[in-house]
Amino acid sequence: MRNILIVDDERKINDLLTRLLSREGFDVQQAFTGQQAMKEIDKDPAEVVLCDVRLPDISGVELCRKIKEKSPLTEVVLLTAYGNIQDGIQAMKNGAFDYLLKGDDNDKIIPLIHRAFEKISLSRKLSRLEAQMGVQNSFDDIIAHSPAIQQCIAYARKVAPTDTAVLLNGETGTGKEVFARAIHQASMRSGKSFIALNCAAIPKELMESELFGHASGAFTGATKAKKGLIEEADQGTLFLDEIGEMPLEMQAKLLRVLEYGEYVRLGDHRMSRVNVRLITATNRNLQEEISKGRFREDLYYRISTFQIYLPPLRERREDIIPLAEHFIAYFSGKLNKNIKQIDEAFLRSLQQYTWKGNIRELKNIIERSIIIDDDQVLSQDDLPPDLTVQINQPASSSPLSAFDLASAEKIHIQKVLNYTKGNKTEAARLLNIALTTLYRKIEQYRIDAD
Ligand SMILES: Nc1ncnc2c1ncn2[C@@H]1O[C@H](COP(=O)(O)OP(=O)(O)OP(=O)(O)O)[C@@H](O)[C@H]1O
Repeated sequence: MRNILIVDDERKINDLLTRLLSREGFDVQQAFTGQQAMKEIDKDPAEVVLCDVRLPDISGVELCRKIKEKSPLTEVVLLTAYGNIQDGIQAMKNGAFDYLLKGDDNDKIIPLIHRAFEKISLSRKLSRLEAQMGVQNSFDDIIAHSPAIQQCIAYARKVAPTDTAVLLNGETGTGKEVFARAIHQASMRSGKSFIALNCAAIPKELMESELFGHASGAFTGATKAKKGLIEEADQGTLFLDEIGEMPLEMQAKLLRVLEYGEYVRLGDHRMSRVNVRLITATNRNLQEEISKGRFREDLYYRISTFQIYLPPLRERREDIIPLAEHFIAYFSGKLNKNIKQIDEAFLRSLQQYTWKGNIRELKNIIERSIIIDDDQVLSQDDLPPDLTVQINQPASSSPLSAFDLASAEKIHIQKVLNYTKGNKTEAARLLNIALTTLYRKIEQYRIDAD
């Protein structure tokens, strides 16, 4: 049943609204103070909260912010006193669904509450569709068994409800966009747009009009005015991936948006205003980019107030198998395959591989394995040959065991080089291998050859 929490300290009004909404078939709870309301939300968050602005212990506008912080999917409708539109405006900024004027708007209450529920049901449908498509949006969807990534989630949950800029650092495929979406989802802006732009994927000449939009006639072919992504993200979150790739002139314009909420469309002369929360991501070292003059220091300080580093998969191996199992379940469903068993050796190979492309690479390899498989058992044969070759080869940096062949080869080469006093041509002749092969092995085994 659809549930509503009514928060009003005036018992008469609270009871009246309760009767009105119960008659409409809603399950209604009552609270008379902000504190009581928060207790109810902690216990079992209502889907909609109808809340008076003037409460004895807190303003409804502030309570709205706290409710959205705790339960971003709850919709809050504020009841403001006549003539106090300012409260209503601030409430909307704090994430309220809408506001009503007490007394005047009585006939608007029921239709508005129905609209709030419609929005909730649409958001749920969207989340279900996104889940079917494999889009991860919330912190609960992030597979995190390693302490390292759990720590990242804890930090991200803390910063999510604030409006602070977040910089996500990490190699490609480590889940930066997944984190950006989850932060947006857990923020007060969750009901508004999340707009993502990969600065590396768009030609530099097009980036300005893409981000800031353009006026009609701004350049050849610009027959109509076009909204930029920044405008699409107004009141919501803008996620700029690979921010290190943004050209310097654009960085200056972005800084202006962050400092003053202002920008100018390409070819326009009017200033436009916007309110976005910025999340950025990079796999570059931005400090180094600053020292090379490729990134503005002032922008760096503005975007990096709160940084989160997502470690590569090879440094959090506890996550490999749970992620693999998650992707196996997902692709089995999507590709209509009935995988009944996963071989130990298959999982062991995944566990040992270096995963330069991180989670994205793991996801792709699982998809490929499920396509290739034709006996409902995922085995090593279903893995790409280069993956099995890599794990069967001793990694040059890994310590060699005293008994394996590679170890014997390393020791033998070292002995011959000692004998030739470092003369590599002579050593290659004695070893009966090409000089280039000797150089490769010296590097592979990190042999001291001088
Ligand atoms: N913890 C996770 N649990 C489940 N799936 C994940 C997780 N992290 C990442 N993924 C999946 O891995 C893929 C890569 O993630 P994402 O695009 O967020 O990485 P990225 O760091 O933003 O990569 P890039 O820097 O190349 O843009 C996506 O398909 C995403 O759904």
